Amino acid sequence: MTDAGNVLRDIRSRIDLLDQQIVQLLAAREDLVRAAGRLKSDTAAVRAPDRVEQVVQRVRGLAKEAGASPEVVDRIYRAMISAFIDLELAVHRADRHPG
Ligand SMILES: C=C(O[C@@H]1C=C(C(=O)O)C=C[C@H]1O)C(=O)O
Repeated sequence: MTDAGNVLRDIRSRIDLLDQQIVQLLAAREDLVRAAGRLKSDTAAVRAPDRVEQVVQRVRGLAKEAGASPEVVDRIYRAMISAFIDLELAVHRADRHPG
């Protein structure tokens, strides 16, 4: 394999390791999102747009401190939270209408 091919393979195996850690953190985050969903009284509370903005602004600041792109982190968080809201809405619905 070429030097570039070897370097790319090494980079990808390091990305795979990071993905393993990221997915573990996502699992822990999902548990907390599910717990939050069970405490909420209606779908507006599940969506909590003010809290979404607070989270996104905070992680943009963390991204700057860490040398990451705030725009990329912003987009990742908005996509991630959108998926968690869908999950939380399903949990909320199941709690209100069991069976
Ligand atoms: C977990 C919550 O519910 C939703 C999910 C959020 C998240 O994933 O960070 C934030 C706000 C809500 O849209 C919450 O209200 O804190």
